[in-house]
Amino acid sequence: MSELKFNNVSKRYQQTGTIVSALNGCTLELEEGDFVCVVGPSGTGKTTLLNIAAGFENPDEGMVTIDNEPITRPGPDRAVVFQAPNLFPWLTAAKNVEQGLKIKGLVRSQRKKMAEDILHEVGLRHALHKHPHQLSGGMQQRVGIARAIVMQPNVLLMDEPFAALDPFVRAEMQNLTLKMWKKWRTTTLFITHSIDEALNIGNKIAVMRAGKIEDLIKVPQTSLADPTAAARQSIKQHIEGLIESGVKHDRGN
Ligand SMILES: Nc1ncnc2c1ncn2[C@@H]1O[C@H](COP(=O)(O)OP(=O)(O)OP(=O)(O)O)[C@@H](O)[C@H]1O
Repeated sequence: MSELKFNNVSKRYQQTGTIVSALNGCTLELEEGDFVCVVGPSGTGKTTLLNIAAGFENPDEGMVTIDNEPITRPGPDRAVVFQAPNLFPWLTAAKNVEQGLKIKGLVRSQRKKMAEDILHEVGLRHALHKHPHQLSGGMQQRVGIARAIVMQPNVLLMDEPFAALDPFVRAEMQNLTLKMWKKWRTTTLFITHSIDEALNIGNKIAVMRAGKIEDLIKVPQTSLADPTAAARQSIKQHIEGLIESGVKHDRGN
């Protein structure tokens, strides 16, 4: 478990002659063991935030740190799960999970045991030796999550990992993610377009608007049990209000 901090981060991109400000003095703190879901309108900088935490991009201004160490490049302390699981098609599920462990230098017997254990944990006991094309989208994403978690990262970065899944599978994956987080308490940054998804799995929700975090809301754990609970409904309305007013503001209404 680690702290992940974004301190006044700005990032601009050049787009056919104009400068686009993706992040605009963005500050966000994930405490050890936090599961922070980031929601916000399209194009508001959510993926840019995650890419900088992953070390795929560097900020123009400000700093991102893990346990006060600046992030400048990708590293083994972070694992990323994308919308597309991007498995190696020629390798079995177990071998896909073993790849990162191989790079870490673990011997074959250790890698095999760890890959099998984690695949059991994500409900893929029966699919260890199957190739990606023999797995459903949800199963492939389970392998993607297993591959990330087996590395025991200090920080897990998830960019809309369930957006391509049907609602039933998506709910299953949310439950699985929650189960894994309760077990390992890995500090997690999770991007989603769905406020309901954020309410289902986050212990905090960061609302992003125009390249900044507008609000960081604690989610009471009781809200999970009942989707109609008043606390959950009022948080949802608050977030919808923030997003709606931001969209109007950005349109100049
Ligand atoms: N590599 C890039 N080159 C140029 N512009 C970029 C690049 N990456 C992001 N942008 C721009 O930065 C802004 C923020 O993009 P970003 O993908 O971070 O937003 P987002 O909130 O994740 O959007 P979405 O919800 O649609 O995925 C957008 O205007 C986008 O076009």
